Amino acid sequence: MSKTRIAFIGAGNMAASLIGGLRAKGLDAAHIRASAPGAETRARVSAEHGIEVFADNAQAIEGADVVVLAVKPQMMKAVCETIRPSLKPHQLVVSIAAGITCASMNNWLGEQPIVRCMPNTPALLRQGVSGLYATADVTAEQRQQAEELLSAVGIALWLNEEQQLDAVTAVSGSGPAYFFLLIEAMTAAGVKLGLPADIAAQLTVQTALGAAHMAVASDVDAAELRRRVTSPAGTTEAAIKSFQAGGFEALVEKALGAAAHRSAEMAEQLGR
Ligand SMILES: NC(=O)C1=CN([C@@H]2O[C@H](COP(=O)(O)OP(=O)(O)OC[C@H]3O[C@@H](n4cnc5c(N)ncnc54)[C@H](O)[C@@H]3O)[C@@H](O)[C@H]2O)C=CC1
Ligand SMILES: O=C(O)[C@@H]1CCC=N1
Repeated sequence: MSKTRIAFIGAGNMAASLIGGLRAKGLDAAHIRASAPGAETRARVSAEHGIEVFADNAQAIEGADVVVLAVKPQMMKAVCETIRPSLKPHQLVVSIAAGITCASMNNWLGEQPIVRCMPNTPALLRQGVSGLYATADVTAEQRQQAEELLSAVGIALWLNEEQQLDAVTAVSGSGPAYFFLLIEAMTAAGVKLGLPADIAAQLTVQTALGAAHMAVASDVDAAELRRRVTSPAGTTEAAIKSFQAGGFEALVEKALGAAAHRSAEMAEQLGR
């Protein structure tokens, strides 16, 4: 990784977290470039990370080993077209866009080694998790480069089937928002039960953090951890029974199904 040259197309939230992670891992700023149409975005990312920035995407990818496409899915086709004439066959393209398939990218870019990934926003704190899928053209060295890129901001997990990225998007890509929704709902319920809002918020957030740490550190699964909190005929049992009577598990399954379906639908709509 120390010699890898990486160009980011798009310099928003996700690109900035990846750049921050790479810099923290010791990648030289001279090995990282980024392009974005907005002068303010370019000035911010350049000031924060000391990297060279470009308004022209084609210029940004010159000499790069890895080209990271970090723009919104709706922009992917147009962005691919801006780099296609200058892209070299050996340059690895890494896409983090939700719902854009390797086949679409190959249509827009020509045959090119591609790694398609789905990271998530805790990457901002280097606490992210990503699913990665590589096309057959990707070499072992390029797989390593992609893995090092995503591991700079958290855990990187390889998948054998591209379609599984729809499920990754549903579980971990969108996942932080589900936990935030639960935090919002628990805080509001705490307030309804008589707590001051700031106390309810602190109790909720620290409980989420503590539970996540326990789930990571424990050698037993989440179901067992839950059983250990749940005393027979106690308060937790009352709450869990109420969740389950309301169809909690089925609702979660339905919600994640909707996210995965939307990911596949975006591939269909935006992939042409
Ligand atoms: N936000 C999230 O939770 C996650 C987002 N993603 C994916 O990451 C990608 C980027 O998302 P964010 O960083 O959140 O978006 P963002 O809106 O913060 O950043 C997008 C960047 O693209 C740049 N851009 C727009 N048009 C461009 C063009 N023609 N050429 C070059 N750059 C251009 C913008 O200036 C901006 O810097 C999306 O495809 C999204 O699906 C993936 C996982 C999680
Ligand atoms: O909501 C979205 O479409 C993106 C992809 C995963 C998280 N945010």
